[in-house]
Amino acid sequence: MSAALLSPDALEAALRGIGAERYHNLHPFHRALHDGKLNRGQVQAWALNRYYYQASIPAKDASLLARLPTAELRREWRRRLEDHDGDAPGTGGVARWLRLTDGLGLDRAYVESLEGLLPGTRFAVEAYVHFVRERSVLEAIASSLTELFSPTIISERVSGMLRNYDFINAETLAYFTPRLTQAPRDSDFALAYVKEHARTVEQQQAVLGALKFKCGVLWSMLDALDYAYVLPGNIPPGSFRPS
Ligand SMILES: O=C(O)c1cc(C(=O)O)c2c(n1)C(=O)C(=O)c1cc(C(=O)O)[nH]c1-2
Repeated sequence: MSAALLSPDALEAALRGIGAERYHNLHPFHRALHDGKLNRGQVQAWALNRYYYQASIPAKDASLLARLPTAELRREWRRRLEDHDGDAPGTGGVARWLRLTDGLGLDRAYVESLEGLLPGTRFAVEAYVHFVRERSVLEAIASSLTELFSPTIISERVSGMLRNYDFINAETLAYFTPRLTQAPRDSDFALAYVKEHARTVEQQQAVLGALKFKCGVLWSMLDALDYAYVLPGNIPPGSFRPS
């Protein structure tokens, strides 16, 4: 069946429907993380692997920034780089993520070296960076729209982890506090852009496909963690081993 042209609001509803069905808040590893079902080593593995996602976000945003056609768009997108990289050493989201891995007792140089990453994490994150580099600007912007759904998962994560783990405190989870205002600001802009610029059936299908792809990136990162750190005996050679 061929797809119909959607009104901007119907396109938004279809995008939100993809999130409701596919966002990583529905993944069993995410549920286990929040519900206090993981041990410290498993939470360390999550933070160490997720570091690569955080550290790659500004690189993907820089490659998109370079392709944006107007100063207005570039100014908007530039803020994302500032949010993640900060404006001085030790500031910004990536530095705050390292405070989380510090708080969990991981060696900073080891985390930053990426040596302990799961292969599945590496492939998923690199697929996202390549997607943004290679696809149209419209698809690249649409692929950031998972952030529409992140404030809910972040609130659940922070309250669940604080309640359930004695090795976690508000200081170690400080990464997430600014995201609660940054993510809605960023995703409101991206959503308005997509609603305005996806005008043909092909463009609308490409936008929906980009969001499905991105949900798959986040889902497969959790699949990799679940397989390696929940089922016994499955940690790949060379990947992080909790002590
Ligand atoms: O905690 C989360 O579950 C979560 C999800 C996402 C997301 O949905 O992509 C991002 C973040 N956090 C995040 O912290 C972040 O900086 C971020 C940037 C982006 C993006 O695609 O540009 N997604 C996300």
